[in-house]
Amino acid sequence: MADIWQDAMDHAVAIARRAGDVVREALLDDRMVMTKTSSVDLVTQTDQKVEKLIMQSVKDKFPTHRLIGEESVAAGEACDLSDAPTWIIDPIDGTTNFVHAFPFVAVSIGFSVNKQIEFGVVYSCLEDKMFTARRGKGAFCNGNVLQVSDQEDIRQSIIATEFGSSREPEAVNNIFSSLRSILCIPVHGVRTAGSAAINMCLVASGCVEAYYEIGIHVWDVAAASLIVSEAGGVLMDVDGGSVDLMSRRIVAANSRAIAERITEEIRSFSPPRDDAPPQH
Ligand SMILES: Nc1ncnc2c1ncn2[C@@H]1O[C@H](CO)[C@@H](O)[C@H]1OP(=O)(O)O
Ligand SMILES: [Mg+2]
Ligand SMILES: [Mg+2]
Repeated sequence: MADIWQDAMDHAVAIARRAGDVVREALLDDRMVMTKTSSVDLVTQTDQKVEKLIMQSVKDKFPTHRLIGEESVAAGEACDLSDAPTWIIDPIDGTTNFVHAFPFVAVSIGFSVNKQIEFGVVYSCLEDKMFTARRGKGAFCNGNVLQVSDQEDIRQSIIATEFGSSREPEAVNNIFSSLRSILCIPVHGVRTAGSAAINMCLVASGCVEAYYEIGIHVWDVAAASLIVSEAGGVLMDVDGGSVDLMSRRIVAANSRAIAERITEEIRSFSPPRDDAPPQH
């Protein structure tokens, strides 16, 4: 039977590649940096330009589809995930890396119907790695099948996470408290790639056993969540329940055993949800 979303997925791959060209070209220019929620939450004109490029191309080809994009939400658009076909876009995941030319920068495009991710595309543009997944059909990197690591002993694992974009001492203490507990399990190592989407693709590729973070947004993880699960991995809330992509909390792991072991060590908290009404 023909796949009704194949056209949309082909479009996502093509537009992610075009977006990647724009990102690579912009790396050669001066990168003017602006800030959003804090002095370390960065945005550039390239984030905005790439989001416009992706959104316009989706509107032209699929005019009935809905869109959620990081920079549009930052500009005041609502972040509501309905049952309608919805494209969930992070034009540059890893803007801090982009600003510093640290080579993990991704374009992330997820597509959801009935609140279920149907396909995910993460293009790591400086590595030229195109990660794709279609629900029920596996995950791939540049056409090669992805499979999570089979390591079930957390003591033999590498765990990825990020430090987030708050530098408030209490928030940083929370993050370091969880990180310390996990490091001292002990694990082989802890890594931060600087991009939530790429951290999750590293889980899908079997290079790290798990990634966890509190504070991510739906556009950081929508596409990569399917790439992880189609590579045989599991997704979980940081308290051990089912994952909720609007909750800003995630554990993505190669196995239930490692995901659950991580949830035992995380000092959890709940940032305002992505679909919370705006605060005035
Ligand atoms: N200073 C910072 N350090 C790390 N991640 C940051 C950050 N500011 C924003 N983020 C965002 O938070 C996500 C999870 O850490 C990252 O993928 C990144 O997405 P962004 O580049 O699209 O903003
Ligand atoms: Mg992001
Ligand atoms: Mg971004």
